Amino acid sequence: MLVLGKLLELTLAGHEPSAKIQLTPDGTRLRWLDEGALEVTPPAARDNGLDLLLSAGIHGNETAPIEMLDRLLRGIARNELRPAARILFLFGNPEAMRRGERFVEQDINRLFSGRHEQSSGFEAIRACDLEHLSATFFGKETGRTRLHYDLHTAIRGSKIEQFALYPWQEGRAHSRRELERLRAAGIEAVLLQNKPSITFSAYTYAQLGAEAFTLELGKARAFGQNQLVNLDLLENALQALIEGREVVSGEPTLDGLQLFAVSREIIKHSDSFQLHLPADIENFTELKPGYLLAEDIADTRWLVEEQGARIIFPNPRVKNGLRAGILIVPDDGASLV
Ligand SMILES: O=C(O)CCC(=O)N[C@@H](CCC(=O)O)C(=O)O
Ligand SMILES: [Zn+2]
Repeated sequence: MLVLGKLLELTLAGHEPSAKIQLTPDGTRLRWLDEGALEVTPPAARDNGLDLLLSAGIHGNETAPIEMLDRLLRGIARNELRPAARILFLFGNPEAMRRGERFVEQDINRLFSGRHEQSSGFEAIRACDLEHLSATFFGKETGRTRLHYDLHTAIRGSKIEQFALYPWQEGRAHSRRELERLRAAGIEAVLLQNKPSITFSAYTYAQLGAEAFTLELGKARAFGQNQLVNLDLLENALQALIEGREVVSGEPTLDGLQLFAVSREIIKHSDSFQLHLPADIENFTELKPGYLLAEDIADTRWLVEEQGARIIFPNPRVKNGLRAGILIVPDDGASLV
């Protein structure tokens, strides 16, 4: 197999390949750009106009999607998968991947959309590099389709195993068509954001005009221990997307897809922050109105008021100033276009 198809192996070994460009027998070009970054270009005659950014390892211990991207890239390098799309494969935080940790100094997924400029350290530098790699990949050309899936797994178990977070931008509506595509790929729920964010998918959505999603695909486990994370539907959907075989027929349907909106983000303001939830609580657990969810400095109290509220990503260990959980509520999808 072509050496560049082993991007994951090269990345984990911290090895820069001597040959930066390789061609598969059918003329697909693989180009190594940087640590954990590789561009795939189909032969011009097969290019269908889709620019597809696939990222994983933004959190280094979320290995199931990293392994899936490795399988897809190896399939391309072996000439088994024949791309019609341009693709950028990115492993977000190589050093955290090598250590098997979410991050080393700070969460890289809180450093996008310019946040890295107010910070320092290699995760800030890497966030800046990832922005440049993505911006260069999508380029200035109009008339092409831009799509980004940033693939993650969650710290805790979840009542809804596979779900997406859809970023927000002023004046831009969320797309039913994209949600239908996600539904077909096994995604069971989508959280529609309603304010700007500093995550990677929020950057490519708002700054680069891509359709972009964070996908949560199960519980985070170490390399080689992902037997319980079933990515078959998503992997098949991505293979079809890469090869331009995707066929979505008839009227878009969202049947079976649960939609949620953000009601409130719980922000940890101080070291006095206390989250009143069991340590093993699952994502999407319902919380009744009147429940005292959290307390913080200066008698701040987070009381549940919303009907049908659920909690996702509760985490009292985040740094002060960051999100320690999201309260979400069911959404009827009326704003989708
Ligand atoms: O399980 C958790 O608590 C966090 C899982 C995770 O890493 N989620 C992403 C979501 C990104 C987004 O809001 O689009 C994150 O927190 O970075
Ligand atoms: Zn993550």
